[in-house]
Amino acid sequence: MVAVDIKKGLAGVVVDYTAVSKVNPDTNSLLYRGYPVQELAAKCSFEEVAYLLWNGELPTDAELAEFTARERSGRALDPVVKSVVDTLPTTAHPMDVCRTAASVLGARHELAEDPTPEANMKKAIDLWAAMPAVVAYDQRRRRGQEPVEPREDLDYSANFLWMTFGEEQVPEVVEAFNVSMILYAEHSFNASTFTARVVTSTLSDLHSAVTAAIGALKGPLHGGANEAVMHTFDEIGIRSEESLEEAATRARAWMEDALAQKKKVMGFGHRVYKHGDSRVPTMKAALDKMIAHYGRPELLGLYNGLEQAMEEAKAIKPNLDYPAGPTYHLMGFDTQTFTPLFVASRITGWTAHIMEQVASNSLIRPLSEYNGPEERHVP
Ligand SMILES: CC(=O)SCCNC(=O)CCNC(=O)[C@H](O)C(C)(C)COP(=O)(O)OP(=O)(O)OC[C@H]1O[C@@H](n2cnc3c(N)ncnc32)[C@H](O)[C@@H]1OP(=O)(O)O
Ligand SMILES: O=C([O-])CC(=O)C(=O)O
Repeated sequence: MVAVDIKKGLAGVVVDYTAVSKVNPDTNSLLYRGYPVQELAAKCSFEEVAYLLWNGELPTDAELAEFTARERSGRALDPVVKSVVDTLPTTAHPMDVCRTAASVLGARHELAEDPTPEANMKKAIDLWAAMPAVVAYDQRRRRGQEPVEPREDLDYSANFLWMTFGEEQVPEVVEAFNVSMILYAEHSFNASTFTARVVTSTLSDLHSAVTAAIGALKGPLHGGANEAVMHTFDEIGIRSEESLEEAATRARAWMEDALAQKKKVMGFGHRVYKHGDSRVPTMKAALDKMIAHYGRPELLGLYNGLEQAMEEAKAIKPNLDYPAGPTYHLMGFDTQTFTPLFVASRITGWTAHIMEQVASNSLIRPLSEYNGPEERHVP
């Protein structure tokens, strides 16, 4: 038998071009359409970044005004989505609710089967505008709270927090949330984006591709890691009376024990970055601000303790989900809502890739090497 070079997990395989983003693990950088993500996070709104990902250029003032008006007019919770979500048990994972909502929104969209660039752009903007209401409503219904209507006088991030908590948040919190949305928006051919491109490559529709991508994002090796990070913190135990140093000591011991048992600790490691995730310093700075704002140094202790023990034992660095998880926790999101927040952001990147795939399509269909039984016959 001729040995076949199997590319398990497609690791290291370049399958296509993309102009949406560039992940460079050597320089530890990430560019969206050429712009460093750190600059975008410091200077732009999430709306501007969404526009950039879809159109290739940052908007002019007039373009931004028109674009934000479109987003604001699409924020209301779709009544059919609401009634479908209401039939789902509150034991269903919020990611299942997101996936179902994306599917329902697709089935109800007047351009569902229209693959033209104009229709796909409209569907992308509509889905992006609609998802915060779904995420916010789902968290509220689990808490037995009434839904909160969107506010057109607030930007995307402020309105998302408003619909979730029914209270306006202070600018520092809105800013940290905006940063997280920008950092989560896009990351080249990650598993969920690749899933979206595979579905698109069969000439299926945009909502089908996003629905499949949500399924791929749910797993803890991908987007589900931000939720899993919080489970780790909970397992170690969050003790508000504890000092930073005490919390760090307990976290270190927990990590040493986990690694001795050969456990994978979510929030660490990355398929592409091997010297640290380009987005972590920016997200960590946002987390530091939230820790100071909410006065919760013990969370920094847990964060530092786990990171240091992992560095010493295996030199594996945190990925974006590591600082994002505790940031969302401090803001008041339920742990199971963390990955839906990632969905709300990544709709921008997924749909930018879907449109790129449509524009230059080739059916994605790799080969496999058969290693089952030799040919045999039914007696
Ligand atoms: C936004 C995002 O999606 S970022 C990714 C979020 N995912 C996570 O945080 C899940 C935890 N991390 C992981 O499982 C991995 O690092 C992945 C899946 C992200 C990338 O993995 P791969 O590139 O396939 O590397 P692989 O899983 O083979 O790991 C290589 C080695 O590092 C170890 N390793 C990698 N990540 C971790 C981790 N988080 N905890 C413990 N060990 C780890 C592996 O056990 C393996 O060790 P070995 O060679 O002794 O067997
Ligand atoms: O690129 C990846 O494999 C995962 C990731 O960080 C992301 O999707 O943001």
